[in-house]
Amino acid sequence: MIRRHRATTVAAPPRPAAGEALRLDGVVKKYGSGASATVALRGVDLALAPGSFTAIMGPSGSGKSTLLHAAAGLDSPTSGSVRLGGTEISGLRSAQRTRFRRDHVGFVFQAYNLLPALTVEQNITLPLLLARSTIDAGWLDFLITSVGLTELRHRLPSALSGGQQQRVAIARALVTRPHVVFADEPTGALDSRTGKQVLDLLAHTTRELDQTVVMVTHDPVVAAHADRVIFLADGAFAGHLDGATPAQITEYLTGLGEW
Ligand SMILES: Nc1ncnc2c1ncn2[C@@H]1O[C@H](COP(=O)(O)OP(=O)(O)OP(=O)(O)O)[C@@H](O)[C@H]1O
Repeated sequence: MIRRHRATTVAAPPRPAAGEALRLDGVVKKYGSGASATVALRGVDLALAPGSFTAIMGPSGSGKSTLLHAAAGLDSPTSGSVRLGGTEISGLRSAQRTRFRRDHVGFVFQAYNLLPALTVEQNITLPLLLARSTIDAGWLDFLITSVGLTELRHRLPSALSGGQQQRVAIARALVTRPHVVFADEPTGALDSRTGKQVLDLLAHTTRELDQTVVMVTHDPVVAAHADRVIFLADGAFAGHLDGATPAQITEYLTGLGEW
């Protein structure tokens, strides 16, 4: 798992072995019941290799957020299977799912969600404290250096730019060596130059740390940073593009309808 980890002096906490980082089989999500029921996902299948960087796109209401929530264990599907790092999570009870998520899933949101009273370093190590895991100082130093925050590690979030705050959020998402990092519009609040730096950092984590990243975005320029773009339409898989340009992604989306 860490064979491409170039800082050989750093012992990154191992991620449990997994053939597939994420696998969805026949995932259905229905909201409500009877005549007013909405079927947000209609049997979605998906398999992601460790170290892959995937963007999820589709018209508004196509089920992107629902898919992210089901895949990350934030919500359970109505039927179907979700396996994260080889563990079936769709059958877990809520408290077990919460524990699994805390220990094995990373999140990056548009709004950063840092704790204002904690320093950069304290924000990054918070998931380890919550999981009652020990902090590997070498791994922490490596992460902080990787995201370019060495000089800022003792600052509070209020003394950071938006891009720097998102770097903290990325390091925090990576610190437990999760099976998958889920990013929801991670550059939505950033200007395009800073956004590109954040996307380059996410891509870097997939290559250098074998980290699997799944990102939901509305922006074809953002999605073009991923290795693969998966399209949803009306709650169903609607195709994919590998190594696509923003123009190719835009053309594909336009073919799916309003977005
Ligand atoms: N809590 C809910 N209760 C009822 N219906 C819901 C709920 N959440 C989502 N839906 C419906 O499920 C469908 C998919 O919604 P979802 O938010 O996953 O789409 P999306 O692709 O993320 O949309 P957007 O791009 O606009 O954020 C929509 O028809 C939506 O109205």
